[in-house]
Amino acid sequence: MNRPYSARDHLPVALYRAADVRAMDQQVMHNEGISALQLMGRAAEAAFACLLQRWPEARSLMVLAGPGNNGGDAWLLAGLAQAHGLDVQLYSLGDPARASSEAQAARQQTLAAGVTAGAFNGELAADADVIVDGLLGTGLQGPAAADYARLIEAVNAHPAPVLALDIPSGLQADTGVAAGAAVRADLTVTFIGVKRGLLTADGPDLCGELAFAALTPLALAAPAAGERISWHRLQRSGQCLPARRGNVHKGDFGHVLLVGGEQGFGGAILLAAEACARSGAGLVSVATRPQHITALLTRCPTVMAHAVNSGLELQPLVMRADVLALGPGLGQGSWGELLLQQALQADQPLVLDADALNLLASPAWRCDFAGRTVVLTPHPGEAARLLGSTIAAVQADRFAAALQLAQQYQAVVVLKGQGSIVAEPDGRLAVCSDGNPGMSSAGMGDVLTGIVAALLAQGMNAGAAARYAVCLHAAAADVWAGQHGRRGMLASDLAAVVQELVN
Ligand SMILES: NC(=O)C1=CN([C@@H]2O[C@H](COP(=O)(O)OP(=O)(O)OC[C@H]3O[C@@H](n4cnc5c(N)ncnc54)[C@H](O)[C@@H]3O)[C@@H](O)[C@H]2O)[C@H](O)CC1
Ligand SMILES: [K+]
Repeated sequence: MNRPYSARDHLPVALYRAADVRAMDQQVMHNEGISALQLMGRAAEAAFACLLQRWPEARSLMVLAGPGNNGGDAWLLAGLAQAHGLDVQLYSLGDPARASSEAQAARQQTLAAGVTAGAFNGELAADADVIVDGLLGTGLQGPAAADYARLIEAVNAHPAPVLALDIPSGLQADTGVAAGAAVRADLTVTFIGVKRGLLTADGPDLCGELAFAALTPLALAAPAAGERISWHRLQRSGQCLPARRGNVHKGDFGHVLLVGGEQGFGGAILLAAEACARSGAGLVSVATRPQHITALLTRCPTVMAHAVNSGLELQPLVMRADVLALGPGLGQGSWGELLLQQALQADQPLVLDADALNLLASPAWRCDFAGRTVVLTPHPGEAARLLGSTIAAVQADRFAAALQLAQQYQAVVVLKGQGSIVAEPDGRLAVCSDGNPGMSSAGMGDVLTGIVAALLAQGMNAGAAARYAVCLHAAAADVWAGQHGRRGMLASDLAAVVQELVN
């Protein structure tokens, strides 16, 4: 089953930092012998075309122009719209005298074309079919200043839909964080290169639909700061599970041992076991507390369930497994510690999640996994504990946090959350553009753990297994949300969809 495109599958794969896009701006101007004003004109034309395509009935625009080149784009778009017969109201903010020469030229050119500009006095005119946000782009430094924040709040309170030029104003391009007020756009048209922050943290919510305009036919050589991954892209690029041949044996698809399910947390290990089996692992064993065995076997009869009470009892099970996965409902008590200790002493590929990560975070467990195939799957809270930091610091730069963890533990790290990030010790970064807020419900992480383990058991390396699992998990959630809605989506809904997608 090939799930149809997700909303961002039309976007390029390469993701950039704002500074690299600015360098590419210069490269385009040099390669094509054009001025910044001309390049801004291309941006304005591209954005205006997207506006007319998305809102063909639009007759009146409210254009907000900041003092920089983002504002320059807005001024030129205002001129285009007026020439196209639309009514245009333009509010400019910031000191034009401090604007770049090209932004000033854009402003002069548009004023000369008869567009009138007003200053924002706290109220926005009520009648506008679309608002164009050209206040702040890649030049944003820190939270939007107070006068910008007031205007941004007024935009967000206005009934008209919003088209953001390049970046929703107030959103930090490299991290996807809105440190202060930020425009909530319905459509964002980003230019030259996709800024990586648009796909993670606050980016997806604030961008709305995301369109990309290259503004140049030339290939641009700039160091990418990450790659966009998605289920559809993995399928198209052949990074998927090999088709199942006839003469195979269940042992060919690996034996996973899942460990967890402390007293009262049986559901977590059950979710992981079902997802693992549904993702194609050949054999799934579960080591858990005795009281969960019945429920486990009822839900997943093919799973081999073992009651274990000590690391010693776990050892023979570890010996028989190809891949170990610990964490779902493991608890942080002595039972969990003994089992984690046993797993750390082994050398099979290993997935650590939830309480296994919380235990690993304490100084007594300090270790790294150099030379071993290991995938850690923290949410921001677990990542903060592992880094000895705070959730706010992790979320302030998710890329840096994921990369720091990957290098600290010499393991592949999946930093979960909106726009999950897969980081590898060699610096490779990927951001998943699938998924939806319905995934922020209990047990979703347990399902991901089971999927990662199953893919390792089927022969994928840690990076490929992590990228594939993240996209498969998110795509299953998108399929479910498309059929049943996001609210009330349960982790247990996903296993069956996962199985459909992997076939
Ligand atoms: N470079 C090019 O040829 C092209 C650029 N494009 C557009 O230009 C912007 C980047 O323009 P830049 O002038 O560098 O920055 P901004 O317009 O984003 O804003 C700078 C402007 O804003 C002020 N400012 C910065 N931080 C804050 C803040 N926290 N609060 C208030 N004001 C702030 C700063 O002082 C400057 O005056 C890019 O995004 C594109 O939209 C073209 O699209 C392509 C060619
Ligand atoms: K903007």
